[in-house]
Amino acid sequence: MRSAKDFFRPLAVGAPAPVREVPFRPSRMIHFFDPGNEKMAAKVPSLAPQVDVLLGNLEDAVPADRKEAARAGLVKTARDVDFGDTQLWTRINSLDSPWALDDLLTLVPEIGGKLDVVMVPKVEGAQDIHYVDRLLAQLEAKAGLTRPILVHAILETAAGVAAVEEIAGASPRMQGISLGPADLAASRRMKTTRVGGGHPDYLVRADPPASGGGAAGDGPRPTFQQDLWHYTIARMVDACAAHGILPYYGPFGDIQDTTACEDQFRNAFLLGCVGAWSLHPVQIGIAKRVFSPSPQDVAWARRVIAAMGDGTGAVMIDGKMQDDATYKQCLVVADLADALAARDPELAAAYAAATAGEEAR
Ligand SMILES: CCC(=O)SCCNC(=O)CCNC(=O)[C@H](O)C(C)(C)COP(=O)(O)OP(=O)(O)OC[C@H]1O[C@@H](n2cnc3c(N)ncnc32)[C@H](O)[C@@H]1OP(=O)(O)O
Ligand SMILES: O=CC(=O)O
Ligand SMILES: [Mg+2]
Repeated sequence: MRSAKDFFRPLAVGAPAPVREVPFRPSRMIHFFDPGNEKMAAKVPSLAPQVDVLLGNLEDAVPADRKEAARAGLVKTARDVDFGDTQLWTRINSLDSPWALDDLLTLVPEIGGKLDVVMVPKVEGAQDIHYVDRLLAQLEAKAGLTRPILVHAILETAAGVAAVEEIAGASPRMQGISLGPADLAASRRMKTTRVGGGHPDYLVRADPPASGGGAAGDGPRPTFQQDLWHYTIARMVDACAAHGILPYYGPFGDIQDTTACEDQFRNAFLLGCVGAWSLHPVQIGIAKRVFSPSPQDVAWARRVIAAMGDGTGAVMIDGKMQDDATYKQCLVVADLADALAARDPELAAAYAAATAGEEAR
């Protein structure tokens, strides 16, 4: 392990200084596209203003015989498209694949100045982040980059979950972590065949109704579906928060089931995630809606903050006690709203209108 004194030292002579804090840039949806798929790549210029992050995917979902085409497509897209304020990320191939090294050796010199974040799949421990960290530093130095490329890990192996805290704190480059429910299910030998979301068989059942003498009777016993991902998302959120990096829900594979997608995204939002992946254009609007706090919540948060003055003590608002802790919760909501409003004029107007309504009450 690096000494605390060395943690922020560049890992190669001439590499840019590591960031001391992960910059918070809206990333409600990380929109995946296959840069080697001409139809998808053609949509990137019109998608750029609609999404917070565009991710050129080189790993799973890109056929093995199209890996080079995807890499070349990403270089072309990065050069040709004006992304404005939208971030450009890539997901490289996994570190045990024949393509990962060439992904980095090509992308950093060719388009390193445009790449904000490299997503690393199937991370098993801090050693994987250390490998990418040093390699990026060498390549950045060689390419003369002045801004460090950040790293995002996918939590999708049992070993990775067991080591999630050390992964989150492995490098100042760590920007965030996404849950990868599909590979994680396989790695854990879960008996599911879906990409994220719930499963109707993962349930608890109510006790049998008592019969006259107190023994179990024969009446109906309602069942309640449980959340397969609660434990992992909560653990990931804690690891990320403890290390000042950002947690995300990953993919939801049932593209047509927009309702269940929205539910999955909202659970992740409420638990602390800042965004999710969109795999298809139909999921972009869902993520935008879910990962932006509602105007009502923002108006309420601003009201509590105003009433709490310096943020200490206790006040009553509409019958509810507010104190230092609720003030901090409200700051989370209001600060997120401010960051999103700065990027999204429609949202800014909705927040302003709701706040004015709350103040007029
Ligand atoms: C599970 C673990 C993981 O690793 S998840 C991450 C890896 N998977 C991915 O990145 C999948 C990305 N998405 C896709 O490949 C496609 O959306 C899939 C799911 C195959 C559906 O494609 P398709 O059958 O063409 O859908 P569609 O006919 O409804 O498409 C309508 C038009 O939209 C386009 N489109 C589709 N997806 C995207 C996308 N992600 N980004 C940009 N454009 C997309 C289609 O090409 C289609 O275009 P057009 O109207 O024919 O010109
Ligand atoms: O890469 C994502 C996953 O769910 O696997
Ligand atoms: Mg995966």
